Amino acid sequence: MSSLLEVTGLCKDYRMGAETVQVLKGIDLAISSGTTTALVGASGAGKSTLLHILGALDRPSSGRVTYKGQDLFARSDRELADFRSSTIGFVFQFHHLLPEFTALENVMMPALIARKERRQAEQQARAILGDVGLEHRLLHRPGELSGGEQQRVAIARALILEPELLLADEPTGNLDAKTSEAIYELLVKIQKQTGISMVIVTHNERIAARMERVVRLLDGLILPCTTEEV
Ligand SMILES: Nc1ncnc2c1ncn2[C@@H]1O[C@H](COP(=O)(O)OP(=O)(O)OP(=O)(O)O)[C@@H](O)[C@H]1O
Repeated sequence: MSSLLEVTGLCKDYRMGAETVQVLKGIDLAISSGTTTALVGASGAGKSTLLHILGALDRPSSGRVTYKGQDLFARSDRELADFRSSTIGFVFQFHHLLPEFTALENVMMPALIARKERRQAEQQARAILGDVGLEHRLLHRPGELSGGEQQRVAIARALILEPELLLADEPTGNLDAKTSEAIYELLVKIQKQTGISMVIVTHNERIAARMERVVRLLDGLILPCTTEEV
């Protein structure tokens, strides 16, 4: 299996006045194409920080990240923004849907921003909303949807540009256990159908165990009990 992402000696520090907080302390990690990875660890371990760097939302303080063999952070901010929108789908705990737009419009939005033709964007959005089981909720606004439905819309929105990599940060953090299970089942189904690569931050060990690989972070480092690549 070829490596999609390779992380070597990754460190991230934050300056807090006179103090420097070391959040990531030398991460080495390879993520293969078409695999699912759970990123677990205690609160404050650095999971979100690592996920944000994998998704080129933030730059490392030192170390290297390559995507398909190319140095990610040798690119300008503009190039990174293009890379993100063409390659990566993001799902966050709080879905950040636009409240005044319908489910359909929210899902179409990234395609319209990417200057896709409106009719084609709508067709694709309808199809993806169908895939996530929301064909009967197309015209509902986020406030008229349940938490689980809102997160399905957010997943559909993350997928509309057909990203190669889906990064999710506690995507079911504010949902009940049953709804969370259903969302993860959906993510696993999407992965099998599309072959997309997924990295998901979760606190839920049961859910983590459903991923092909579990990477454990402790205090800015990867624990050796992390499961190896298959
Ligand atoms: N912008 C920032 N400035 C300063 N410190 C930060 C910043 N972002 C994160 N940190 C610190 O880095 C550490 C790791 O944060 P991060 O959000 O990556 O942890 P996490 O493992 O995702 O935690 P949680 O499970 O609680 O979301 C925390 O101690 C946090 O306070």
